Amino acid sequence: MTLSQPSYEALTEHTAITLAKKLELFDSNADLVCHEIGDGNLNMVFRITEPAAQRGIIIKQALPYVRVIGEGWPLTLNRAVIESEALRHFAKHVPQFVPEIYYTDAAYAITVMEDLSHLTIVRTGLASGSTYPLLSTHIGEFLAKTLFATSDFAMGPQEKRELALQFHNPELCKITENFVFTYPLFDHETNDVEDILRPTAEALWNDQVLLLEAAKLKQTFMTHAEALLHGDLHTGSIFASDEETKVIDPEFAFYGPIGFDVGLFIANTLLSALAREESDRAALLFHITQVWDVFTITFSNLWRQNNVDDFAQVEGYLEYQLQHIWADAVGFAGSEIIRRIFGLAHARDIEAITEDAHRLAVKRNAAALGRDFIVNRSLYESPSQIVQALQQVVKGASIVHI
Ligand SMILES: Nc1ncnc2c1ncn2[C@@H]1O[C@H](COP(=O)(O)OP(=O)(O)O)[C@@H](O)[C@H]1O
Ligand SMILES: CSC[C@H]1O[C@H](OP(=O)(O)O)[C@H](O)[C@@H]1O
Repeated sequence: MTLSQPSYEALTEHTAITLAKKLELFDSNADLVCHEIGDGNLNMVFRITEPAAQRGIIIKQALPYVRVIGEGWPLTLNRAVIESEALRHFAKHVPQFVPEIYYTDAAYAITVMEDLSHLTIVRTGLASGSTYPLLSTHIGEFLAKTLFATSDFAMGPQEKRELALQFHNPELCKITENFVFTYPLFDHETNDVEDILRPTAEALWNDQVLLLEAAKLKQTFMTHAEALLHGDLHTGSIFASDEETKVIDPEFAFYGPIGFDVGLFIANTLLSALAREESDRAALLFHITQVWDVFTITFSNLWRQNNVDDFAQVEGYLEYQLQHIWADAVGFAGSEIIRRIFGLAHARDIEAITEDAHRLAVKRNAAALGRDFIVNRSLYESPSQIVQALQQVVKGASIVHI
């Protein structure tokens, strides 16, 4: 491959090594090994290691189409630039929670970054029994710091609008608008519904109360440019160990509603909790309450110290903002749960449940929670009520809001 002429070429394991040497990330005579390790829906990820030196790097490359679908579904290469820029932006506020970026090439849609292979993708780790005790403390801090810093409250509206222009991301937003907010709520050809669960899905598709509230959430996603979001903060976008947490894959970054990032983390943690036996759930239910507690404490401190809005000190304004972020987060969590059960991209930890009766029960319970989060989001005053709803549903009871 050549990097001198700016025309796109998909990397192979061989040309990825050539690139790594050309960028002088390794000695020219180093013995390197490369494997394509991408397991996401969209991109290629090459891990290049120098076994003798026990070090490695990651080269992520966007394809000009959606990887899981193929060339029939073209997709902008600019997502690689968005991802690199978002990671660099997050690093200004929370360098401890993102991989270091070594190199970006817009024409080749390439991001070269720190190899995080000493950590585990959280969805995978949670499915095999890990609990990551610091996960929600770290993610709560990541969310509060990145979202506050890019909001009107920290930047003022002028500067914020300029940053929002840099993260204009219509093609990736369209994927979310379709595959999270729309198709799973209708009998769409891209959905993936187990035959035996069709009546459950059909009940949702015919539920006018649900559809109205789902429409309002989609509209909020499309129009509320509150802060620079990660945009796809599910547990497959987080690496962790018991001590460390790193957020990857912000190619869906754009200016949107703060509650979306919060809601996606809660939804995917809740799905992992549902997939576990009851006796192993407590550590994950803790993450649902802790992420919001850490978010509110950190966001409130930043508000008090760094808010440039003339109305910042008006009594009740911070509480109003937190209340609406929370209600949005609950609703978005509901949308994410329903799409991970009936949409195109399922939760791998739930799909991995081999016993049919157990997997179907988890999916039915998730669907009931997802519906209630969307329809009754204003009745959930705190994360403990999410935990209560989960406990009611797994016991086979109706969700009661006291
Ligand atoms: N910095 C990294 N270090 C080690 N592995 C990585 C890194 N980034 C991605 N990966 C691996 O590649 C996989 C896909 O990466 P991801 O960014 O989620 O791709 P996609 O955008 O296609 O979803 C991850 O699940 C992980 O296994
Ligand atoms: C047709 S794309 C579906 C889905 O894939 C993305 O996830 P990831 O990049 O982590 O593989 C995103 O969640 C999209 O909604």
